[in-house]
Amino acid sequence: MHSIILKHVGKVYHLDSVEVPALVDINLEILPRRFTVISGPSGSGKTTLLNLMGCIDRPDQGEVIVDNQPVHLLSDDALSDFRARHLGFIFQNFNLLPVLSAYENVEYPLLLTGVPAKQRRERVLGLLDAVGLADKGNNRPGQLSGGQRQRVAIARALAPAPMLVLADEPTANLDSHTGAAIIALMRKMQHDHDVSFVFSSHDPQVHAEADDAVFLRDGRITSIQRRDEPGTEKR
Ligand SMILES: Nc1ncnc2c1ncn2[C@@H]1O[C@H](COP(=O)(O)OP(=O)(O)OP(=O)(O)O)[C@@H](O)[C@H]1O
Repeated sequence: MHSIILKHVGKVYHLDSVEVPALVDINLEILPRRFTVISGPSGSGKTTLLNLMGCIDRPDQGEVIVDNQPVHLLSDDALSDFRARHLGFIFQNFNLLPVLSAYENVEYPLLLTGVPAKQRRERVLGLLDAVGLADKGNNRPGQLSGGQRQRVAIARALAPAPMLVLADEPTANLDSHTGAAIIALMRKMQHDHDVSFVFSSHDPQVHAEADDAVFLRDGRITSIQRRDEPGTEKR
């Protein structure tokens, strides 16, 4: 896994005739195998930034390079394929499929990428075990607690062995105790699976755990702090 690099990235939304500049001249390198948090006030552009890194959306200006791949140049089909194979997503509302069991939710991305049945089973059982849900595979999301749902979502995000997991406010709908357990689990999974994690969060618990922190305000980066590095980049 290489870095994620954003060069002079801009994104504007159009609301009727009004232009809403969501991101302005973003220059950022997300380092591989690190736990990076993106924070900033409501409306500062966190979700927009994650969506660009996650190939869910495209920039209006600039370049987004994920693992040496200039993803802003990919066709829609190539972008979907890249997303399915290389990226995992965790959402604040869990976004599990309600009619599928926990097992089937984790298996779903592996069906999309054509992983053979035996490997799928091993992978899903291994991940459910790793997130502490070995005995809940048959439960549907409605039969699980919020923390358990987010554990399923973590297992699902890691199922295709992504190089990068993106998490949009992953602890926002959890109480602080459950949120802390989820952060600890994500930290462990990040380490065990040798993957990069990028979060958006207001949660101080997430900040305390992060290797790197990127602060946004009004669509611009105001500061980047990297743990274990001598200086702090200020802008
Ligand atoms: N689909 C959209 N259409 C128009 N404007 C949008 C759209 N999505 C986001 N915006 C605007 O873009 C800006 C950045 O929004 P974004 O959701 O990225 O911020 P955020 O930091 O994630 O906010 P929050 O913490 O409230 O989730 C805001 O001004 C928002 O109103």
